[in-house]
Amino acid sequence: MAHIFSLAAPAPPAYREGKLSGDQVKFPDTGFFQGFNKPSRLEADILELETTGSIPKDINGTFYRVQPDHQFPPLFEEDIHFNGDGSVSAFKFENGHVDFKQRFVRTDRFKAERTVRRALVGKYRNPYTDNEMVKGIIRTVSNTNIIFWRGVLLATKEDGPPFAMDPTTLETIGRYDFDGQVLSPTFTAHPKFDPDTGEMVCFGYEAGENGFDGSCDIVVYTIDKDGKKTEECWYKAPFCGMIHDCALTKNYLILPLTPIKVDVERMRKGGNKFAWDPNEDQWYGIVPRRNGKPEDIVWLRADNGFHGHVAGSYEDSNGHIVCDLTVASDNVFFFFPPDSPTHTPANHAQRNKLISDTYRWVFDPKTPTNTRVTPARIYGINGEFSRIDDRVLTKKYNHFWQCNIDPTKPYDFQKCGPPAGGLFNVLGHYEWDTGKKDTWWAGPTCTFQEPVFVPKEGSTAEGEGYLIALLNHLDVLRNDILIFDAQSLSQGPLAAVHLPVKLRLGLHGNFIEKREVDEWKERRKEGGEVGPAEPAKEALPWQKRMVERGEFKDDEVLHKIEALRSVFLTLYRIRARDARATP
Ligand SMILES: C=Cc1ccc(O)c(OC)c1
Ligand SMILES: [Fe+2]
Repeated sequence: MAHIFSLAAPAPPAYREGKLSGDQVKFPDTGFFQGFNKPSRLEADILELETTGSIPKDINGTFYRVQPDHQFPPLFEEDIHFNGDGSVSAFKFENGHVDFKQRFVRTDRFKAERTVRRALVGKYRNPYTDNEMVKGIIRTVSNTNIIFWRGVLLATKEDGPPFAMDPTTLETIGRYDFDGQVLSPTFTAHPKFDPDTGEMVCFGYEAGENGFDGSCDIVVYTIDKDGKKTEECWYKAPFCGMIHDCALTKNYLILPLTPIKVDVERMRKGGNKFAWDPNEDQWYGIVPRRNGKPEDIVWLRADNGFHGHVAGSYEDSNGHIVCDLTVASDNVFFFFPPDSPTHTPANHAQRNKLISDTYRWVFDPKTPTNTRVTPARIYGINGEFSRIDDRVLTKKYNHFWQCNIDPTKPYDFQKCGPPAGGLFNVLGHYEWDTGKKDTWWAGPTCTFQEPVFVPKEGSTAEGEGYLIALLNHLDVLRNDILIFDAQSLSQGPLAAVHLPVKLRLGLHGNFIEKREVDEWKERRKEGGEVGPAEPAKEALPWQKRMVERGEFKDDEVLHKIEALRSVFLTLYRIRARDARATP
């Protein structure tokens, strides 16, 4: 008997020659869109999540995190997870109760695509693969980090500007340019916050012209605690490679440049944004935090490796920079293989051989540029997504936490398939001073997402508090949140929060105290001390230049799509103004 869903005629393929075709709404039948990686697209509110054990009553605040989740089937069948629309989850902890909220970030791209109910933007950071209709649009999906800055959430991705959201409602306020002060085409997903000064130090790479021209320009900004930009300096990188995270000390910002490279020619041909270069060094750019000049950047280099995330960083008593981060032994981004047919871990077995240890580098900032360096210490663990007690950022610290891979533990491949997002089956707590390894294994059907550290109310001691992490149930396609005593993970979770649904594999998150959200709400109210956060009022300089050069060749199409007009409104205004100015 035919299956109940059998059609009168066989369904045509949703993708032809790798491109979306026809009118079915169907995601690709590839690893990035199957099993635990299946798109969710859920926007929801759940009051009073189910729990096991008692949630510590002194956790009062919200755990925000962001995940990529394609709103529509991608234009290209081979699309990757990192190209999915940013979807922000908020877990509000209050007096032992937990509420859930999840919303997409309404980026310009999201709004444009929603208007036409299909994907218009093409491959990851490759505008040459876009539908003509969205030429000149800000393409970012804001899917990598969600940070709290002066009363707003900023959803960030390193290929574009941040988008601001309301921390309570998760409504998108709009593109955020720090009241017109930050106009670079790109902005890091990992700004750093100085706990002593309240400053935000941030940067953009591939920041020249339009943010997709393979430029070696890096811009570094400091925004002070009152929201005023106090530093801006432009530097040059030795090549256009990825600078994903950064490390902050009292006097320096360190920029790890990973040997995964942009090639605009490859992009023009419709190829990948990045290619791994197994013959290139890993580099560290060191810049001063105050009064930096373009020539001040010092580049240090070491043997090839793939940078993960930074744990802590500080200056020691010799004025040397201690910089701790994970560095993997091979190309973590298997979806960006080398141009030449050299080795890149292609299948799961090969990828599981990849080791990502935690490295301690000690840099003398007075070293001549281009000097080769070697690590000072290697911890002897395999993991990623390191976190610290953020109150000790820029200071000598002891504790860090991360997701770990323990391949000696059993994994139920039969029930779970390949471990989506990597086999992070262990959560670890480590101490530099003692070399301690305090770990907890999640079992054969579970993996972790990035944890956050929550300081214990009333305690200022480093590392005294809780560790909160999302648990993936790869067998039953559901998530929990586990809450640990941050300094004794091995005793197991204190409590668990259960979601009735599956989240997606997210990137980063942060815990914000209720007190802080409430204080800023007061300041940001209409007529308050600071007033409501304002979205960007003008197009970015690169967009204005495109209009000036008359590069919107398919202008007519844009005019036909009513709602798309609102996305391009600013650009139209500029064009109209320019037209009036031309005699
Ligand atoms: C984990 C790193 C990373 C780097 C670049 C990205 O665009 C990204 O998107 C989610 C993630
Ligand atoms: Fe990151």
